[in-house]
Amino acid sequence: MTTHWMLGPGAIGRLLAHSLAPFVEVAVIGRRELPTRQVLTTPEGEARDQYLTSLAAKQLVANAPKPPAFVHITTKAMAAEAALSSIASLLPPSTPLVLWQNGFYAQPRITQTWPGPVLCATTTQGAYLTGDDGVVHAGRGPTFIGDLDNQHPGLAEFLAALLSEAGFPATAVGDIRSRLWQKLAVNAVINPLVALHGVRNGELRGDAYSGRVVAVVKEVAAILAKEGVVPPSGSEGEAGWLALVWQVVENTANNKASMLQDMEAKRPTERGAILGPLIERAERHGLECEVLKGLNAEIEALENSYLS
Ligand SMILES: NC(=O)C1=CN([C@@H]2O[C@H](COP(=O)(O)OP(=O)(O)OC[C@H]3O[C@@H](n4cnc5c(N)ncnc54)[C@H](OP(=O)(O)O)[C@@H]3O)[C@@H](O)[C@H]2O)C=CC1
Ligand SMILES: CC(C)(CO)C(=O)C(=O)O
Repeated sequence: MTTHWMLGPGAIGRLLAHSLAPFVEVAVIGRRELPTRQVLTTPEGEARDQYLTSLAAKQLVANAPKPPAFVHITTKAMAAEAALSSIASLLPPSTPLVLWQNGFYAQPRITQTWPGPVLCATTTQGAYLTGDDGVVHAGRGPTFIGDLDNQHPGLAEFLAALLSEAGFPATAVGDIRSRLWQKLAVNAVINPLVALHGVRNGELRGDAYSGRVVAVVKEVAAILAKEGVVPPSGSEGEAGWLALVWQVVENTANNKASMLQDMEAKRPTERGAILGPLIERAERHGLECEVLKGLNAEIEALENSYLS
């Protein structure tokens, strides 16, 4: 039986582990061990118990287990490289990695440095934790998988088929780079604004915030045009990005976005993986991005106030 390790036993890692456990051997690996009896609450509210192997990375390294077939890195973006380093000595260099992070920070860095295949996944599944032994699957949505250089289409197909069989619908794609940037664009507009103002996504439609949405979209659209990334469908350019953002705001009107949840829980946010790559690309192309820089600085200041 193939073995899948989920490195980062958070919401997405545990949701994946619950889904795959009936089909393959799974282990969730974290900085500490979790209870083996884990509960998944489905979107319909049904609670399902499952025993999952949970290991601390240190314990794993000491035991030198049989190498896995896949390692899914399911930490937040800024923690992915440190997590990988903590178990890298156990992995044959050809081990396929699957990166589940939002943003575009961990993906290019790990793709450049890891000798084996690196797949990236972007998912609209929604999940959150209820403690050390519980995860709520809040909403279903599609997942897309591919690698940044389109070198491993067969591996992406294989994994997408396995996930789909496990009730986690996934499709292998040849344009994961664009899809990651498209999701990043939406996250860059919605997440900072709702996090800074402490509001649910739908409130961005009101007069108090809609002008700020338009101002962020303007900068994001200019940067992505230089990067050759277009909106997924419909109209092009700034109008296309704005239409996409309003559509997501509408579809997720009642959501408390992940960056707001991180701030409320006094955790580091993913601003470095979402705003960071946009600001870096803007500077590379000689574009102004004062609005994005301002949002980044405001979030950084707030983070510093609760993290230091
Ligand atoms: N949740 C969701 O609905 C969605 C999430 N995503 C993306 O998926 C990624 C993961 O998000 P999510 O699951 O919500 O995040 P969580 O915060 O729930 O989980 C992250 C996990 O990583 C663990 N971790 C941190 N550092 C290490 C390390 N060095 N070694 C091992 N484990 C570590 C944390 O454990 P510890 O307790 O030790 O901190 C935690 O269990 C993010 O990039 C997010 O943007 C994408 C779509 C939807
Ligand atoms: C699309 C959005 C903003 C939905 O809440 C999201 O992905 C997040 O919360 O990070």
